[in-house]
Amino acid sequence: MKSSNLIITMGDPAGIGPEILLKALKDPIITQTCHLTVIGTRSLFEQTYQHLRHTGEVADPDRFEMIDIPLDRITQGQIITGRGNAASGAASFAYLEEAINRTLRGAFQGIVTAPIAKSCWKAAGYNYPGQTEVLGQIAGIDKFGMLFVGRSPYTGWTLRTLLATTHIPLNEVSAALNPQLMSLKLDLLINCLQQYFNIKNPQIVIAGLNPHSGEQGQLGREEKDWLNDWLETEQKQRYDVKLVGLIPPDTMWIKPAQSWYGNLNNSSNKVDNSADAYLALYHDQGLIPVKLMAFDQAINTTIGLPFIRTSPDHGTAFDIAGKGIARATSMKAAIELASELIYHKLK
Ligand SMILES: NC(=O)C1=CN([C@@H]2O[C@H](COP(=O)(O)OP(=O)(O)OC[C@H]3O[C@@H](n4cnc5c(N)ncnc54)[C@H](O)[C@@H]3O)[C@@H](O)[C@H]2O)C=CC1
Ligand SMILES: NCC(=O)COP(=O)(O)O
Repeated sequence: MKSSNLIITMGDPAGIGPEILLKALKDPIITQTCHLTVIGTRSLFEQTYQHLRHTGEVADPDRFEMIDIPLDRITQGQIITGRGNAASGAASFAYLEEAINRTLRGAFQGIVTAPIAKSCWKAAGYNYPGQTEVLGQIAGIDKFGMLFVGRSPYTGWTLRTLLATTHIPLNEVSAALNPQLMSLKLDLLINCLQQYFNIKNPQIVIAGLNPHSGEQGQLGREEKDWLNDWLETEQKQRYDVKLVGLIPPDTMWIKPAQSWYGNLNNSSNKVDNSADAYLALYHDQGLIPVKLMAFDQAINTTIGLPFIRTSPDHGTAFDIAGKGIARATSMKAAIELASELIYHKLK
């Protein structure tokens, strides 16, 4: 039985979005388990299909349901595989906007987004740091979070990393962090773990900001000035959750890496010492380890929205677009996770 009803956006048509989507839709495991509708420009999907059909790895666009967003002749002529620009940015924005509006009207339970390029959106006049913020804005939600989820192919362990701040310059991170923001992100994470992952008493590890978590203020003051107090207060108030931290950011990822790869010295290959989730304070603190361990397998999911949203963890990969070598693993995982989260939401 098809348990979930999802809409999938094409992403930036100059990137690998069309290719990974056609590859995912070729996989019967994906198409048999959920009801999928694609939103994008049919003629561009057909171009990708004709270009790659000899590989036998892509689905025929005539075989799946599609909401066609046609482009005028001039715009379509400006879309060049491998070169994102204002035209491809405008197209990818239109697909996302329409997908969100239809989902809010109740036509779908969740959205899976193929990658877009923020710079192409900007060139097209849409100045957003990412799809996450557009989803939040159109849905009318200001409390949302960017969570990355990856299941280890070696041990089956699941890595979950929430970012406290997302797409902001590094030199704005310290000013953006404060106790209110940290509590908001922690709330979102705990609710998500309890409601969607069925983890009633989660253990969550929280990173420090500075080298060695500030080394008593010698290498940075945020921990000493307020982060340690914030954590202590949170732990006192939350009886059902175990908070661990502030862990120095460089050592925080040792245990998750062991759980991801397995303990090479242990014949059972199983390591049980890792937490249910990790709260990283800024984009690269969380995503360098996620991508080192789980690149093009992990999933980016927006938590706090009134519907489910997932996306691959990678970007538009303009450098390989059109070459037929893009892997659809993260796109498939994004579709599977969206279905799982919908199942848990309905329970
Ligand atoms: N969810 C989204 O919409 C995301 C969008 N982006 C956007 O993507 C654009 C390009 O970003 P980059 O930093 O270059 O990251 P990227 O993830 O697009 O590419 C990084 C490297 O990984 C390779 N790669 C990526 N996905 C792959 C796949 N499925 N199979 C095989 N190889 C793959 C690329 O060829 C490249 O060498 C940026 O404009 C960024 O804003 C980046 C991350 C997520
Ligand atoms: N680095 C993660 C990323 O770029 C995802 O952004 P979004 O478009 O999903 O907001």
